[in-house]
Amino acid sequence: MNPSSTISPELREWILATAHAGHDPRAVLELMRAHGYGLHQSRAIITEVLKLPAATLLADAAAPGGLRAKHPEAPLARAGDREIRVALSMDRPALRVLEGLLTGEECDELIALAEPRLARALTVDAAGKQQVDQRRTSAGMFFKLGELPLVAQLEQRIAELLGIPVTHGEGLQILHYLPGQEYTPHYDWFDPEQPGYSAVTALGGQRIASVVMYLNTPEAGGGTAFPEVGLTITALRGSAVYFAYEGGDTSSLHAGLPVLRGEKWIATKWLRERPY
Ligand SMILES: O=C(O)CCC(=O)C(=O)O
Ligand SMILES: [Fe+2]
Repeated sequence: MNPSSTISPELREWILATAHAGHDPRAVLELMRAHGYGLHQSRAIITEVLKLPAATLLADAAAPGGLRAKHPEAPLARAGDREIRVALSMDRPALRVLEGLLTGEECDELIALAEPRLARALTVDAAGKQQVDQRRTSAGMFFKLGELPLVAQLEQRIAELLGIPVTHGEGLQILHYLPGQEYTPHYDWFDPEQPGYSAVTALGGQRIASVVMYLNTPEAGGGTAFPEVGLTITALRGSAVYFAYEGGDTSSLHAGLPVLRGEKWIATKWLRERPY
């Protein structure tokens, strides 16, 4: 949406007057929400009218007391037993490419442990129910938190890297894609305007960040695309893409591109603002 084309002069004037009366942008947002405007729409309109940086109303939007991840800093980030190369950094979405997050052997071991347990991957619908979904054609499985020594070690590594306790993580998900399979563009955070929102966030609150780890290198295709910013991360065995989206950053829209040749294996870790 281009907000400038849809803001009525009355609304523009009301926002300016409310802000000049001493209400901070977050209070203006709450007032707009109370009058029935959508969250994303309100954010876009307020940042436009008040000439604020687009991220202003995202930064502090997490629930009070909710944790935020610390973005790994280039060139090298230490995580427990490993030194990880931060090969690319982006501000919006907050994103890092992490080389060497896993060893090749760890990748192989995760694939071998997951393979016998694969089932068609599901998505969560608007009402909070799990469902088979044409947008997500891969097969997958979840490990329970700390289920195996390797899983626990990886969870500890991610926790140290991002400054988020292991308890804030959902169980590690493994996904397997064959040629033609993909995950179409989506957000990993839950939309507060969807009816199932309170159900999916009752435990752990909102998701705040994702780590997608590549367990193999597909022969062709299968990268992770961020269409809002025109970025595609190459799926390379042992490396990962980390991205954060506190407050529902719409620039974090992303997709698992279709595998063209070979196969693709990933492990995904989703982090919550509170213990999960
Ligand atoms: O397959 C990918 O590259 C992305 C996976 C993804 O977006 C997810 O698991 O939430
Ligand atoms: Fe995703």
